[in-house]
Amino acid sequence: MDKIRIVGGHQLNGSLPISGAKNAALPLMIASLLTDETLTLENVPRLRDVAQLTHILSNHGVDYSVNGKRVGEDAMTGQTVHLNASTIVDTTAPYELVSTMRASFWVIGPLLARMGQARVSLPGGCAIGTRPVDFFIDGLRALGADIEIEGGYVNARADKGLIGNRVAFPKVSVGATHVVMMAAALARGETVIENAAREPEIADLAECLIGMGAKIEGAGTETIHIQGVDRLTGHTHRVVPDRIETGTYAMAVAMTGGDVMLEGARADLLESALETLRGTGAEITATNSGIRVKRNGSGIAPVDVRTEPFPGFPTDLQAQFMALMTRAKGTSRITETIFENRFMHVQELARLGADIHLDGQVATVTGVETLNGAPVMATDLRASVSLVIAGLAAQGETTVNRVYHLDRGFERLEEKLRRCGAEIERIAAS
Ligand SMILES: CC(=O)N[C@H]1[C@@H](OP(=O)(O)OP(=O)(O)OC[C@H]2O[C@@H](n3ccc(=O)[nH]c3=O)[C@H](O)[C@@H]2O)O[C@H](CO)[C@@H](O)[C@@H]1O
Ligand SMILES: C=C(OP(=O)(O)O)C(=O)O
Repeated sequence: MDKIRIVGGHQLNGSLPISGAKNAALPLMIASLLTDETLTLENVPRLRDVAQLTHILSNHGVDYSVNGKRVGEDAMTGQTVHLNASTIVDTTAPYELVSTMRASFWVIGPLLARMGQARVSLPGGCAIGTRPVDFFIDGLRALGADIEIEGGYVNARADKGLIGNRVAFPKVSVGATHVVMMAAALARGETVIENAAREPEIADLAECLIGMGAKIEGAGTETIHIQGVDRLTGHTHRVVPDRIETGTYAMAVAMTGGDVMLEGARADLLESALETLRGTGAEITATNSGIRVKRNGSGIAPVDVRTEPFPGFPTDLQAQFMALMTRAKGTSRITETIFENRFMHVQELARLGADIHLDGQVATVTGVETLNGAPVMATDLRASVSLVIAGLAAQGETTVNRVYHLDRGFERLEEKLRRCGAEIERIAAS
């Protein structure tokens, strides 16, 4: 497997482009299953998860092309994708395809709404907690689906179609909100989702669904009203910029020092993280073309952080922020409230010399003067990139193994960072 080699100690300066959001592109691509007309998505990032989802959608019969050209299985060479699900040939999403990526489970909503049946393997994804699917099942049952779980598969049927209802989630769930919203778009009557996720990717999906003819109000707030329609149509939609990629590079600049323009980034998508970064001493300026992040010679101030559903500090930036705090001038407390097992980076950051004490869901990070390069490995996407951030500031050489995870969610990471002066390269597996 490829590795990333970093020689730390270089400031980041210049500009780098922010890609379309992985976590918006995935549900948007899945929404193509709701219509027999073509859904065109612009600004889709070239990522392993996106490529994997094309396999899953192809298996259901979705015709997929990039920039107008039919592409081979592994080619993600363009940014505008056309998805056409005029004929759904299979309503089963098999284990082999679903087990590597959590979001692939979400096909259950559109398949059930349009075809009246779906058989979907229980999902995989980042190993950051147990990640059950009970909210999905309860939500779809509320819309009238018969669901049973057997042999690792969720078998769902709605022979007479789905019927709108009230769905109140016991806890905020991004995925369950996406799925119930997509299913309800083609249900009969009105659905009201209460305690809905407010993440920007929900509003982005809703905007696209509305463009396809759905009747949705309140996406982006905690109550979403959906009036079901008989059919949805084709549409062209541009994927929202990736707020997690934005926050990641902002933290990298805060870590190394320097001055970088994050082109195309939108500050309104990550206010809480940017405010936290300001607290550490970074200068953040939102402009029409992006977000400028700057830190000069001043040290990094410690800031306590608690992950929360949007608009709070995102769990997907927790690992990166912890990497930054390893060099703060003082002690910070980082509390993870979303996933019960999202601290796998702690042990790896310690290899670089970080001083972190874990107590349940709270990590206490005492900043050290220097980190020292070392071989490291992470078992999930954001943990992997936290090691890249630490490596950029560490003395000497850091090798990040299992780059597979980074490729799931960061488009051209080495290229973007190299453009800003980082000494970073990919070492291809021999
Ligand atoms: C592809 C994608 O967009 N992934 C994001 C999505 O994941 P994902 O949609 O999987 O995360 P959820 O918002 O559903 O998870 C939030 C919490 O709810 C729990 N839960 C969820 C569903 C359920 O049926 N039962 C249940 O108990 C989860 O275990 C977790 O503790 O939101 C997470 C939280 O912002 C992010 O970290 C992920 O990057
Ligand atoms: C946890 C993540 O992804 P997934 O939900 O696909 O595992 C992530 O994007 O950080």
